[in-house]
Amino acid sequence: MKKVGLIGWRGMVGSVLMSRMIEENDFSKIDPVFFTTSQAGQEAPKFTGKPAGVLEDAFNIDALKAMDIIITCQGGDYTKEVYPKLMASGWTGYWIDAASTLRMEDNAIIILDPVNGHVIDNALNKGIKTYVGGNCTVSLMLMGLGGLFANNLVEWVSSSTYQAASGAGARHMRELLQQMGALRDVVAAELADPASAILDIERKVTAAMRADEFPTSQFGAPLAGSLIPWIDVPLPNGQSKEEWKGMAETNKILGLPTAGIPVDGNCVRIGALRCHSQSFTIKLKKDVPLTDIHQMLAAHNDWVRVIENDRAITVKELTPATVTGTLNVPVGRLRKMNMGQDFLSAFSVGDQLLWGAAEPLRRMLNILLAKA
Ligand SMILES: NC(=O)C1=CN([C@@H]2O[C@H](COP(=O)(O)OP(=O)(O)OC[C@H]3O[C@@H](n4cnc5c(N)ncnc54)[C@H](OP(=O)(O)O)[C@@H]3O)[C@@H](O)[C@H]2O)C=CC1
Ligand SMILES: N[C@@H](CC(=O)OP(=O)(O)O)C(=O)O
Repeated sequence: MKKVGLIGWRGMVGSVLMSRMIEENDFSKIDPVFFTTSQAGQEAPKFTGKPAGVLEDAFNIDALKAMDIIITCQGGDYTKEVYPKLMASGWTGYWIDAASTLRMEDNAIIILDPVNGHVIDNALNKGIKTYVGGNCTVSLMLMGLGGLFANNLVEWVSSSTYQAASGAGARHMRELLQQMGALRDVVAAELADPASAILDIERKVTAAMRADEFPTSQFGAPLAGSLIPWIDVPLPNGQSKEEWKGMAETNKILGLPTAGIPVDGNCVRIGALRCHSQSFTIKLKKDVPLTDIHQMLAAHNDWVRVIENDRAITVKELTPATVTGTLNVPVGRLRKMNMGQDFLSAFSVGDQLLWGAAEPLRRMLNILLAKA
């Protein structure tokens, strides 16, 4: 059995990965070794039901070198520090990573096998050993719209994202909920009184949101009852880095040149917990009937769900409330736009901790195990 080193397993992304690996019985196929950056020597988790020894030091290059495969969800700083040292030590195992650090390196492949299984296969045949999960909005866009890309129908895509707090990390999710609670608490008495005036309630809520004591240490701004139209650091061209990833990663995942298919838009943080939603304007290369588009989208992979452009079905099926915790990627609001028959509107929702982070990693592990 392959020795698989697991780093970052108790973090938010790592916990989702562990629960998916348990659900899919992945632990029965590997000899797991659990690493930590802070708790070396403590008892390892018993995900397999059996004792797994003690936690190894995640900075110990000799211990890491003993692994056939390493999966890390520990974050970019860890990757930056450890990956070069491990490579310099002559390690020849496979490195599977959730962090963005290595994504655009020439010797790294961005993994999303339902979309780019052929790119992964080619890379494995060439002996490439570094496999990195994609940005969550990019992976979820490609899972949803994969049928259009696979049929070479996309001239360009403009997207507006509605990204959940989880994308920023566990502490941000807590802050969002604290903000929600604080806004509710400040008008609890008025809400209990059906005769109270709604604009008085709104004024108190807005004042609370703007007050110095409102909890904003993580987001730097109110998110509950508001939104934040900026994610990640600014770039010189006016994009945020999250917006830049849209085009750079999409084309790399698809195995196209960097300038292959233009993708651009605004990335916005909203008060959802762990589902990213996206609204797309897609310029098609030609006018394709909507029924054909439905078929292409639905046939692309086992997780995409085409949602009829019907109000009742849409508000039931195409929401973070429905999709959270599932691997489904519903795509709806499909219609041709006023700009012309080759302009398609679409809206998708997906759990950013599953297809957006953990799932491509465990699937890559299984691809490697099947190949061995
Ligand atoms: N959040 C997201 O949506 C996405 C994140 N990623 C990548 O994954 C990385 C990890 O993200 P995320 O899982 O959100 O990070 P977390 O902060 O949840 O976990 C990272 C590490 O923090 C340490 N830690 C310290 N205290 C605790 C605690 N009380 N509970 C759990 N862990 C603790 C753990 O390391 P140790 O056991 O060694 O102490 C853990 O592995 C990111 O930096 C990013 O590179 C990728 C895609 C999406
Ligand atoms: N930046 C994403 C989450 C993320 O971790 O992205 P990346 O894996 O590209 O760093 C968000 O905030 O929603």
